[in-house]
Amino acid sequence: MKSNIVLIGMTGSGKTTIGKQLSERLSMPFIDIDHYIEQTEKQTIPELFAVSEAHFREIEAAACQNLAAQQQRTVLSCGGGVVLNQLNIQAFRKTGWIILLDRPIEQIVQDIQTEHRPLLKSGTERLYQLYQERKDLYTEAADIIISNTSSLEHVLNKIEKQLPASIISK
Ligand SMILES: Nc1ncnc2c1ncn2[C@@H]1O[C@H](COP(=O)(O)OP(=O)(O)OP(=O)(O)O)[C@@H](O)[C@H]1O
Ligand SMILES: O=C(O)C1=C[C@@H](O)[C@@H](O)[C@H](O)C1
Ligand SMILES: [Mg+2]
Repeated sequence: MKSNIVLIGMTGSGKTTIGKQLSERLSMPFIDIDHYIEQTEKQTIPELFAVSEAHFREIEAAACQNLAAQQQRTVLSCGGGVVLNQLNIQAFRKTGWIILLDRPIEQIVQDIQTEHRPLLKSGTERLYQLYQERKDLYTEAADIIISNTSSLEHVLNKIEKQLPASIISK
């Protein structure tokens, strides 16, 4: 039975913020996969990227596939590039519901601090480029698409309404 909730979306789309609050509402543990990788590798994401992006992606894939197999009734917030590897998505789909947080790039740009996001070091133009490259991958991977354009409270209510009763009623 699928029991995890997996949040995907562009960097800055709200996965960590919304994931934490959703996990509290549903009394489920929360794991931010970027944070999990930093803890288990004892290195920051920028340090892992400094080796190479491929090095980071390999570690990310192992973390995603292990967590998908091991966790139950857990809210998992993914890194923005999780959809680049279909094995990650296949693993998540087996044990959870994949929710895409869809947030306009203009709103993302207003909020994110680029220094903590290695792919955005060169500026926000890269964000538009990444969106073009990934938008189809995000929508194809998602079981549920949620537009994150209103208050956090409103977005959380919308997510709860779309989740299957088996997750909500526990
Ligand atoms: N609905 C919203 N209303 C107000 N602020 C929001 C909303 N959604 C997200 N934010 C803000 O946008 C910023 C980015 O959100 P967050 O860090 O959760 O994104 P993320 O998807 O986890 O990004 P990354 O993939 O880089 O980790 C945060 O400052 C967060 O508070
Ligand atoms: O969009 C991306 O490819 C990334 C997003 C972050 O969450 C991190 O996982 C990392 O910085 C890569
Ligand atoms: Mg995050």
